[in-house]
Amino acid sequence: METLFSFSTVGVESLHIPSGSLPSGKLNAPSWAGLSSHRTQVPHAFRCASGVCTRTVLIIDSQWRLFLTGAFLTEGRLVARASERGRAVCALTKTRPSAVDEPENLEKEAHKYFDQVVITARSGDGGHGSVLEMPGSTLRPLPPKVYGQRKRDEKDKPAKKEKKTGALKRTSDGSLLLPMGGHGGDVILVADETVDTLLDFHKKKRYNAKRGSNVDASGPLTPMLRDGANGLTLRIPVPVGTVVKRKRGGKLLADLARSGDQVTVARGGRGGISMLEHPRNNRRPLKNVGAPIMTDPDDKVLTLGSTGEEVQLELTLRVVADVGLVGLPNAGKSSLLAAVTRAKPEIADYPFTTLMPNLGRLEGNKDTDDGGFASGPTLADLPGLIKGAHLGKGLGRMFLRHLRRTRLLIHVVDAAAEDPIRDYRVLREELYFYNPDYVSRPHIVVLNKLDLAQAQERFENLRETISFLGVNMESLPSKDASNALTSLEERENSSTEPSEMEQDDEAERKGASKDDEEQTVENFRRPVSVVGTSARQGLGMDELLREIRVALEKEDARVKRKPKQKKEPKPLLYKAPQWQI
Ligand SMILES: Nc1nc2c(ncn2[C@@H]2O[C@H](COP(=O)(O)OP(=O)(O)OP(=O)(O)O)[C@@H](O)[C@H]2O)c(=O)[nH]1
Repeated sequence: METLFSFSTVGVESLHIPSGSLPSGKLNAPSWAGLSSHRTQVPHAFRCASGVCTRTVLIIDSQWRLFLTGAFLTEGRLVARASERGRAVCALTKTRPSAVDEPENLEKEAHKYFDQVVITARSGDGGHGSVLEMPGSTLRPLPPKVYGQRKRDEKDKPAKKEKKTGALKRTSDGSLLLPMGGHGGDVILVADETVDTLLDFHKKKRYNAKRGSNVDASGPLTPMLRDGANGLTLRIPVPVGTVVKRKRGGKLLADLARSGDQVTVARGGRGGISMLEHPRNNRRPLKNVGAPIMTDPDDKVLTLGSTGEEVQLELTLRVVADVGLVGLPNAGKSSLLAAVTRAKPEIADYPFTTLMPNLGRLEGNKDTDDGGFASGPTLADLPGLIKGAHLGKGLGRMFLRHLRRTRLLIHVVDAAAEDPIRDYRVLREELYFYNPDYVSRPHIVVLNKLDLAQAQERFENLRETISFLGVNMESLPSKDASNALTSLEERENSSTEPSEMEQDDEAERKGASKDDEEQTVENFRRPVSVVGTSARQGLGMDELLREIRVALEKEDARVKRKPKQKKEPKPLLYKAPQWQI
């Protein structure tokens, strides 16, 4: 077991990394984790007990660089050693060889993501009804009857004045309306533009809606009696692009792709109904009263409100962007995003600087108030891909699913790298193995770092080679081209949203089948264009923007041309309540 470095934890609440244990600049701590610098003591953000990191987790890439993040993905392993004077000494140990060099060692890893969370939501219980008396009746037992006596007594006594209480509430058919307990509050998830992360759900995982109020009365039924108040609906804001599934069975409930989209995930319990109790000397079957009363041997149970439902939900955030920037680590994706949009992603000369997708917007219609920045297409810069990403290597699968909603992909290739063509192939193959649909989408190849002499020399050759690598969709007979794009078309024309999403999920879970392993870049779609840029010096940006716009317009036109299948109306599924009245 090779020990790379060690550090000590003080108690279980803080982590101190001794100075010199890590080269400067190699520790990347996202601001949301509450970590500012690797040289400072880090309070509350890190827990390490018995070698298990319970809150902030380490990501170690193949080059032994350490990152603190909320994701649960490791290539190395952190183990706790014997404690000295109350201090647990932890060591980072290498557990398996790097996946980049030895692809045959690739195997599936368990992983969880910071943009995926399981929460529990519970709707409110219904409020209880009440057992009421018929107005003007007494429930006290009558005195024993003495014939002749009672009539005489009644004659002597002055007639009792009956309190005027007004008419009792009745339904249109004349039945008595009895007060009901309030309904429990529903739980609704709403896509909200002001929320941009699922991080808060990692801190609070349980959401309960309020219960309905009881019918707060007993005694005779009067027109003054009111229904119990309904429990307030609990509206939980989630980021736009959140996919909501049931934890058990994985049933897709909703894809909240637009701001304001909402889904009711748990319905509140129904309020309990009230019962009428009749004077003993005047018992009639309850059903004759005509009130909505459920008859049951145990009447009182039926005045209780029904309980709310509890559901476990899996929330997954999928970035909503028109264009996805993909490339190997350090290719210059974040620099490119910063050069063409107003986004300010972190840029540094070590891989995996980007741990969460960064979003930026291209300039759109300049006539709008914001100078066009709200109407243009959105670009998402995703963390770097490495070989084996589709199996979860590096930050792999963690972000590949964010490409799902993109209409255009930009492949950023470092033209000054050792072998840019090999990098491009790796990129295409990783996309294909993750979801074969990704390589049938239109894509632009950006050969970056053209300010470097080495890149400039190769540029023309690289452009030539990459431009012709793959199947030319335009030259195919229209039938073949449409076959090649079936998965994309099917997605667009699918009549029901859930099954379409489920199909995509299935495709991503399985990836390309084993039989398809022979597939290479030559069989995938050819780039729509190859552009040379220098993100650092701002070279080639106009050409790139032009190409993006043209490609998006073409894609929009293609989708519009395709006649959409008519959606069949869903059958009305209404089930009448099964009560006996
Ligand atoms: N010379 C030169 N360097 C560049 C250019 N674009 C980016 N770089 C440098 O390349 C390094 C990586 O840039 P990033 O933009 O962080 O690369 P990335 O692809 O987002 O990296 P990851 O976040 O690891 O995926 C930085 O040091 C940049 O300054 C360029 O056009 N020319």
